[in-house]
Parts: sequence; C-alpha cells; structure tokens
Amino acid sequence: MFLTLSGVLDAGQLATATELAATLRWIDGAATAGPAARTVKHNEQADLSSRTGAKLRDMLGEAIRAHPVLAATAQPRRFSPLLVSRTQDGGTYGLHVDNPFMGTGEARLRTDLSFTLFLSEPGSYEGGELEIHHAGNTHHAKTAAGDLVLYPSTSLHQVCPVTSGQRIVCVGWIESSIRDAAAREILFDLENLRATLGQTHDVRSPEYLTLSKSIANLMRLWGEA
Ligand SMILES: O=C(O)CCC(=O)C(=O)O
Ligand SMILES: [Fe+2]
Repeated sequence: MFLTLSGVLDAGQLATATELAATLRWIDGAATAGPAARTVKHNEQADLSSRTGAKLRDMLGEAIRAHPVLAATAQPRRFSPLLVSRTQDGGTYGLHVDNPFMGTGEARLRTDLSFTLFLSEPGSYEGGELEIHHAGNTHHAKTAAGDLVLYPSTSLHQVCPVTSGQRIVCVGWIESSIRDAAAREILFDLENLRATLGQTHDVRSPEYLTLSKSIANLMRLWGEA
C-alpha cells in the first residue's frame, strides 16, 4: 500500500509546526538508526525532549491519529514515537530497510507501516524525494507540506540527496491490528462496501447484517486485539 493522504495538517497546524521546529535543537540523525541504517543516514533529528519538542510531537501525533483515512487503511494498533528530521547540504538517507521491531517493554511494536509527514513545501528544497522500492517498482514521493505518505515497512527505501534548501519531515511507524497487508486490504474494501450498502439498506437488513458478520469474523481470524 502506497498512499498519499493530503491535508493531514491544516494551514494553521503547519504554521505552528514550522514555528516550533525553527526553535528546536538538532542532533546527528545516526543516533536513532539501527547499525546498518546508521552507515547511510546523513541527516539531523530534532531533540523532542524539550517542552517545545513535546508540544510539536503531541500536535503532530494528534493530527495523525485523528485522520480517518489513515485509521481505515492502516488499522493502527500502536504508533511509534514520532521523529522530526532535517536534511540539507547534500544530506541523504541511503537505501535501507526499517527495523522490524522498535521500542522496549510496553512500548515495543512491530513495524508494519512507515510514514513520512512532509513539513517543508516541495518548492523550498531540491532533491529529497522519498524513493520506495517495492515488488520491482520504484515510487517517488515529494508531496505538499501537510501531506503524509504511508508505505509498507517491508520495502527498501531511501531519501535522495537534498541539494539545496531544507527538507523537514516527521516520520513514524505503525503496528497494524491486521498484520497481513493483503488481509488489511480486503477488510478495507469490505468496510467501504458496508458504508456504500448503508446508503441503500437498513442496518437491520439481511444484506447489511451478513456483511457485518463477515467483517467481524474476518477480524477475529486475522486481527490482533
Ligand atoms: O525522511 C523520510 O522520508 C524517511 C526517513 C526514513 O526512511 C527513516 O527514518 O527510516
Ligand atoms: Fe526508513
């Protein structure tokens, strides 16, 4: 699944995010990468432990969690802590795969989906495309500020060199309640079908009830509570 969700941040939230990001302290991005990814990661990470950082993280987290299409397609069970990263001066994040598991204890999650929420307008920097390799295809994403790109964490991907300007993004990972991507897609289609059916059929009709029963039973088969 490769999906661009537009307007995850509205103009007001985007302005606040830009303002807050400008006051943050930045540290070497290699600190938050796994051993292999570290060797190809040439960017900076915002220190979100400050009050301003926490405010930014909370605001971005709320907007992402509130997005209905993200909820419907990803069926999130857990979110990783968000990172905010900055790439400039020819910086890049070379081809890598994300760690399969992140965090420890209660906060540990399996990474099923990765996302990038763009905070810089695409015209304000050169390069910096997020390039995702999947099933023999290569997808390039460089979207408007406020848009979010969602892709399978199973893919190799890279951030192309940023040759001018600054690319600031928020990245994070999702563990889905539906581990298998094909199963997740079937449930997404069935949910859409239920919404369409609801326009012409009563929720007590045999058609609506049978579809609801099938969705619930597939969730039992495929889902994790
Ligand atoms: O900056 C991006 O768009 C993706 C970053 C990335 O691949 C990562 O942090 O693992
Ligand atoms: Fe990555």
